[in-house]
Amino acid sequence: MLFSLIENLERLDIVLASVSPRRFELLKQIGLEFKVIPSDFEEEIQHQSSIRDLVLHNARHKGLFVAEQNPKALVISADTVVAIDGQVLGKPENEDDAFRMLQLLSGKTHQVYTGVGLFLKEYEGLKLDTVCTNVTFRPLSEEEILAYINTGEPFDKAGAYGIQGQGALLVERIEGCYYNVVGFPLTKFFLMLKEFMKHYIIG
Ligand SMILES: Cc1cn([C@H]2C[C@H](O)[C@@H](COP(=O)(O)OP(=O)(O)OP(=O)(O)O)O2)c(=O)[nH]c1=O
Repeated sequence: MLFSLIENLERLDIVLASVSPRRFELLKQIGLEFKVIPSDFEEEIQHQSSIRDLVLHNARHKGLFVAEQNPKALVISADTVVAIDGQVLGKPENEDDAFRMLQLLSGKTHQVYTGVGLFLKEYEGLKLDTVCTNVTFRPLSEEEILAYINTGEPFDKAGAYGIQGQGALLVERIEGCYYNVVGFPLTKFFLMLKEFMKHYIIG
């Protein structure tokens, strides 16, 4: 397992501060042992100074909330949004909102941003970073958009689609990390964790 190469990691309890089933599955896929403690932080969707700052802000506060209560644990957080022409798309509120989002994305390239946070409160440890992937949708007919909404997939997902599900059929190409689109950029996370753990000698 690649995590065995990271010194001291086995000494820490690892906590995922997220209710996202995708993040849970992705961290399982790479062999990490962790538990889930949801964060009560209400994420924002309004712009900070940039979209990167927005996902960093949300990842920071989601993680801090859980880190405060679990100071000895390594806490992991993330936040994903979709952006098109400078407009941020979070999760759709209802069917009309999902329709509006999918129409905006149809036939165009958009960006998926994820902010990732690592926290070790006991040592005042904090690391944050972002990843961006370009995703291009093929042109979609109204009929296709409605049929896709009927699958129920859009409702808990930023931008109203899931590339890992039937939403795969909407996508023409992607440029960058696939796992970032699903909600957790695995390679970036591994590199961040390696760097983060260099600073701590856990007794
Ligand atoms: C674009 C896209 C997003 N998503 C999902 C990933 C995230 O779960 C969700 C974005 O919402 P987030 O607010 O990032 O995460 P969440 O509310 O699901 O979980 P938590 O706040 O507890 O961490 O959209 C997909 O599953 N597939 C996709 O293709």
